[in-house]
Amino acid sequence: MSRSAETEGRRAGARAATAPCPLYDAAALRAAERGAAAASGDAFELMRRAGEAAWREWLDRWSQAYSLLVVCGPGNNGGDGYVMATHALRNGRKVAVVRLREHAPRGEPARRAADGYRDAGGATLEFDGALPPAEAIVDALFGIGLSRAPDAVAGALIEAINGHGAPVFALDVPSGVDADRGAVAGPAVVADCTLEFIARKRGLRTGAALDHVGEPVLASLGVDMSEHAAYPVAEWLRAPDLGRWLRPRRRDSHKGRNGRVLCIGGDHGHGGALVLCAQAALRSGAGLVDAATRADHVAPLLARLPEAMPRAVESSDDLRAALAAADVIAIGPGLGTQEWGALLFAAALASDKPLLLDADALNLLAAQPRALPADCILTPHPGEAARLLGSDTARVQADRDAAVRALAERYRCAVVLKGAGTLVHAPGQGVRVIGAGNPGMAVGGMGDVLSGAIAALRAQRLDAFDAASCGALLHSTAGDRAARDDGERGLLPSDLMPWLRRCANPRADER
Ligand SMILES: NC(=O)C1=CN([C@@H]2O[C@H](COP(=O)(O)OP(=O)(O)OC[C@H]3O[C@@H](n4cnc5c(N)ncnc54)[C@H](O)[C@@H]3O)[C@@H](O)[C@H]2O)[C@H](O)CC1
Ligand SMILES: [K+]
Repeated sequence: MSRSAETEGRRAGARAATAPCPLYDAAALRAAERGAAAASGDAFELMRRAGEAAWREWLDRWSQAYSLLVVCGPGNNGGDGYVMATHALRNGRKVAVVRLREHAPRGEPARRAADGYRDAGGATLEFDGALPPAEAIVDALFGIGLSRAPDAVAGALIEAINGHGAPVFALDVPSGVDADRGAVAGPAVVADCTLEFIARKRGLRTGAALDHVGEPVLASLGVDMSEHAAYPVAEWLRAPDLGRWLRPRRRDSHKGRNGRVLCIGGDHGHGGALVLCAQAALRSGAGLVDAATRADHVAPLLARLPEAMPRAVESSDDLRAALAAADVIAIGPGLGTQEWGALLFAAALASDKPLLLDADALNLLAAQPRALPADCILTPHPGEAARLLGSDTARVQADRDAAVRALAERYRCAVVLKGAGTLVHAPGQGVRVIGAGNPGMAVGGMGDVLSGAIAALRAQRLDAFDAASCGALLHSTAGDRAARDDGERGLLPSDLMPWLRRCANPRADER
């Protein structure tokens, strides 16, 4: 198989076709492995292909690395490592396999791979607490078979890998990361590149996993996952997927036709949140934006954002006209959970308009759970999600996929679970994973921008699940573009505004 066909991930990732990019869990990979083994009649064949793919990808990346350490575990992930080490040896590299004493290869394919490496003259060292010098390290300790947090001995080996200083190339999964959930329960390898075998894994694109994967690259090993179409458990969205929803404007567009968004929030001392929400809605294409807020925030808001239409509201009666005129309501930014906020929240829930609940609107909902009108959108961060589920943040983060599904089921609406690798889900739909965003976006006010962007897309006639998906992708893509030029540190929510507009017009952005 040609090199480019085998390591399609890197180039395809750059192009990021707008065809759906399915993500799978271990069950699908096991089924694919069984199928491929049955088809080839040799359980070792897939490991052989994996080892060869790893060696070719290695040459693509680190061909200048003469000496390499291959850390092999007891299972088939380790087997992949032995096959790759054999290729390196045969290509004149200085290679050493390192393993734990208790990690002798288990199972016929891994033993065959280890024997092949030994027969090629390969040396195997038992880990004694320190790793020898090398120009690069291959992590073949654990793959999708990880079933619990690495124990102390394996943990010491993982810490030695992370502390070695050489670049790390992880086979299939960075060891210690849960490939289905993205959770990291103990020591885990921090890789520069992770070569995923057969299919992209759901868990490697969300949560703590994103701190460990480095650059993900796919090696399909020639296995056709379409035969396992029942299995995709999620879809990975990247910047070019914006084109799926953001078509060039219709010529006869009239501001009224691009939707009218009502942003509600900005209690005393929190007026800025509403400005960010309203500005993001305008920059994401809403035709008209009303901003219902405290009277003393009207003048500053007008000064900052003359395109918005601020309305002083002190009671739910003051809100009536704006609720009637709105196509979509975004409530929560700076709303507070005092009487004022609670009154406006109740009035918004009583309207028959599509709702987006964010920030304090979510906290008010968590404090008094109730049924929500049809096709709402919730945009919790992990802490708000935990409150809404009666759980805690650590448990939400330990299985983000389960959390977003539980929230959508409980409130019967679309949910955006924010955080590294934002997840979007709605009842009866799959899970969409946002393949954009960066740590610089973990600052106050970014959520206000997200809620404005999603509300604007909802007002432009996307349904709740698509508006939530496209809005989250637009927001994270804008954050990446804003960070690309000037860095992540010091990134402000208002830095996203010009990028929301550029990214919301993909053709303009591609120029
Ligand atoms: N699935 C595929 O299509 C392919 C998989 N390949 C490679 O095989 C691994 C999966 O191999 P498996 O033997 O199932 O498990 P691992 O090698 O990932 O794990 C090793 C082994 O270790 C034990 N174990 C689990 N957790 C721990 C722990 N915390 N501490 C100690 N030991 C642990 C458990 O018994 C595991 O079985 C996959 O990732 C690919 O790299 C094929 O070669 C390519 C196709
Ligand atoms: K690994």
